[in-house]
Amino acid sequence: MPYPLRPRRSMLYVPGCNTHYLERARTLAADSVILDLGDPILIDAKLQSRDNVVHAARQGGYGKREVVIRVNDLDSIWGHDDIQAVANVGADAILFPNIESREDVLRAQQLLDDAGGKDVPMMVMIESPLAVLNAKEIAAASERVICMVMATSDLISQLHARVTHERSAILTSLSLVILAARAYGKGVIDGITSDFKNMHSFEYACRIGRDIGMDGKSLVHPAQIAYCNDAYTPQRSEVEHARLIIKALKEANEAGRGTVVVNDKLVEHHHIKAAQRLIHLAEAISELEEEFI
Ligand SMILES: CC(C)(COP(=O)(O)OP(=O)(O)OC[C@H]1O[C@@H](n2cnc3c(N)ncnc32)[C@H](O)[C@@H]1OP(=O)(O)O)[C@@H](O)C(=O)NCCC(=O)NCCSC(=O)C[C@H](O)C(=O)O
Ligand SMILES: [Mg+2]
Repeated sequence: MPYPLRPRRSMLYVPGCNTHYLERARTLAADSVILDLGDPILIDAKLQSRDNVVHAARQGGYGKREVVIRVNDLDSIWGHDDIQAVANVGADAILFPNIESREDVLRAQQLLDDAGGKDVPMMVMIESPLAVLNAKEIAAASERVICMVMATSDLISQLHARVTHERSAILTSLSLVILAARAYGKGVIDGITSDFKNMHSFEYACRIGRDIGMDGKSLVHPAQIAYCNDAYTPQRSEVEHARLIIKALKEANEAGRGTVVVNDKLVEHHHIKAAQRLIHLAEAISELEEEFI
């Protein structure tokens, strides 16, 4: 199933228990909003949150932002009823937590189908060492899975690792999931930075994620959005360079040459695909940002 290239520079978690946040998210410059029924919601607030999220999604008003609903764990007492409730409320995707295997993907998909959500795309959360090791089979399990979302806080806890500025403890895990996502044509989103008031650390985390191949980052607070969007937006000079190398290689090919040198760098055919993707992404971002003005 071919999905269009969609900007997911910033994916903001919006706890479903807070109706002010659900409303506020309609005005924020996040590419995606994750209306959340999952872990951060207290047990006593689970049912009210479900009602709030169903109401907010049906009501709409999120414009071109991607609306994703995170349901509870399928083995929890809320998981199945969450899926029943949200399968047909107009969300762009349902995010399933704690997916660790191909079987988990197929089970989530079956539940979504049974709830009448046969056409609804799925996203999966990669939260554990087992999930990272099984990233390939998770990515390959279904065309319905459009995006893999890292839950790095859980992962770091389970690795008995530490949160550091350099993120060294999780770089291997991030890269393994990126490899799986790219091999099977999925989006892939970096985990949160809990230290949400430390913008220096946050910006650095964004740039590491971007440089190793992430499409964007999940966020917990609106103040993180602008930094994240900036890190993941192709710079004007990069777009100009992309256009330049496409033109230069086309002309070289017409002159019977397979490669060309632009700004002292060798340009080959594979650079063109990457350049075309970058241009499409920049265009899609411009279109989305009209919404944010
Ligand atoms: C962290 C927060 C509790 C802070 O909230 P608050 O004290 O309200 O912040 P501010 O007063 O600075 O907020 C400024 C305005 O922005 C609105 N706001 C704040 N957060 C959100 C949000 N997430 N979505 C929408 N709007 C938001 C405030 O209402 C203020 O608006 P206004 O009054 O009109 O000016 C809070 O940010 C928060 O709860 N964040 C989400 C935390 C969360 O959901 N965490 C769990 C998801 S992450 C996860 O699951 C990790 C994963 O499992 C892993 O393992 O990695
Ligand atoms: Mg978690």
